[in-house]
Formats: sequence, C-alpha cells, structure tokens
Amino acid sequence: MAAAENIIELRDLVKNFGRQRVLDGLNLTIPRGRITVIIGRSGGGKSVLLKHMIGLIKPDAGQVLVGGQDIGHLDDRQLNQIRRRFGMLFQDAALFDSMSVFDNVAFPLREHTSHSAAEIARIVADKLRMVGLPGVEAKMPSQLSGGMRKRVGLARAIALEPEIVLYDEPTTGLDPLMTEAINRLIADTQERLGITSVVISHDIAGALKIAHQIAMLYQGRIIASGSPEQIGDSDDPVVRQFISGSVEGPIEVL
Ligand SMILES: Nc1ncnc2c1ncn2[C@@H]1O[C@H](COP(=O)(O)OP(=O)(O)OP(=O)(O)O)[C@@H](O)[C@H]1O
Repeated sequence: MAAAENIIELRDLVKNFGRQRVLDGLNLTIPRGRITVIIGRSGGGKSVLLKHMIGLIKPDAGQVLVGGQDIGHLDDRQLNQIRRRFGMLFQDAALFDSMSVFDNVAFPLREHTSHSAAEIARIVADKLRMVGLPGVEAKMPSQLSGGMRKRVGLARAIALEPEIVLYDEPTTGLDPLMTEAINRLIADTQERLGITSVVISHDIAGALKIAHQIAMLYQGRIIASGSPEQIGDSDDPVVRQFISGSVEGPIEVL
C-alpha cells in the first residue's frame, strides 16, 4: 500500500469518566481514502474513541487533528463545518422512527444543502440503490429488518458524500450473510467514492478481509496497528489471544 496522507491524527488522548480512565495516552493515525478497522474488547472505549474524531466527546488531554486542524478548541459553528465532512453510522443505525426511509435519508441533505426537492429525491434514490434497497422510500423504519435498517443508516451516512465515514459496529447482531453483505458494501463505498472509513468491529474475519489498517485498542491505548497480514502474524500475546478468540492468555476474560 502506497503511503497515504493521514486525514485524522489522535495524539496522546486521555479521557476519564469520573474515576474511570477510558483512554490513556492513545495515539492513532487514520490514512485518507482507506479502511481502518478498530478492534478491542467490549466496553474498552472504541465508541468513545470514535466520538472524539467528530468532536462529540472532548479529550481531557491530547489532540484530535482532522485535516491537520486541532478540533479541540473549535466553537460550535466551526465544529459543524468539520462534522459536514463526516458521515456516521451509529451502533443501532439510529433512524428516526417517526420518519419514513425517504425522510431519514433526506434529513442531512435538507439540513446542510439547498438542493431542490427533485434533486434530493434523486440523491435519496441513488443512495438507496447503492445500499441495495431501491424503492423502499415510503417504508417506515419499524417495517425493516435489522440489516435493512443498517443499510438505510448507511445510505443516510453517505448522503452528503462525506470524506470520512465512521461505522460503529455495523455488523453486530446480523446473520453471516448480511454481515458479509455489509462488509462488501463498506468496501464498495470506499472504492467507489474514495471515502476514508473508520470501522469499529467485533467481526475479526470481516476486518481481516476489508481493512487496509487494523488497530487494536487495549487498556486505553492502541497496542498494535498495521495491515491485516501484520496483525494476523503479530506475536504480541494480547493481539494473538484477541484475534484467535482464546480464553487462555494475558487478557482476563471474566
Ligand atoms: N458519556 C459517558 N459517560 C460515562 N461513561 C461513559 C460514557 N461513554 C462511555 N462511557 C464508559 O466508557 C467505557 C467505554 O465505552 P465504549 O462505549 O466506548 O466501549 P466500546 O469499546 O465501544 O464497547 P462495545 O464494544 O461493548 O460497544 C465504558 O465503561 C462506558 O461505560
């Protein structure tokens, strides 16, 4: 892989909630136009890490650089400008249940652009086609399966054609076929739109398939990052135990 510019840099991040230290001097760089998958234990701070990238959570110490700009000191208006560069697929897809699929996907377009109604309808149809759900505009979220909801969430996340999409556990709770379909969709989206993708995942096999970079979060730090081959061949006992799913090793399971 040719060296890519880093679009996001996390430097020495520290985050505490009360007396609990969740991030403990974490460093990570996200290369532009690539897929980075972050793995790590449940409750280990992966979502907290992702939320720092768009300024939803502010660090107690350290810096978050997006395109070289430290977002820690921005006011709300400036943060909104930065957030426009991002799409986010939250853990539970976070659709607005009272709105149709059309209105859900149209939401960011209405909020952030002055496109005409016809143009919005065209973009919504296009994005739903991209995620393999053409023609579902009129349905309500409650009428959709979990996998379909995730795909609608993805259509909404890419509606503004953002530079960066953050995916918080896009495949958790899905069957193996839907998991494969979503993984392929993430890879296709990255290839077709040249999007930088950051994915939190518990699906190690999928991560090894789609990632350009895998980073492992453990005890508040990134303890290993590299290509899937490098992570697969790692001789770090913590990484080995985690990717092999073994209860024996340095990570205390219960
Ligand atoms: N806003 C908050 N206030 C207090 N504690 C929080 C807050 N957000 C997260 N935490 C705590 O930080 C820790 C890390 O949570 P986080 O959701 O980032 O874990 P995760 O690695 O994404 O887990 P999972 O894989 O289970 O989704 C947890 O102990 C959680 O309770």
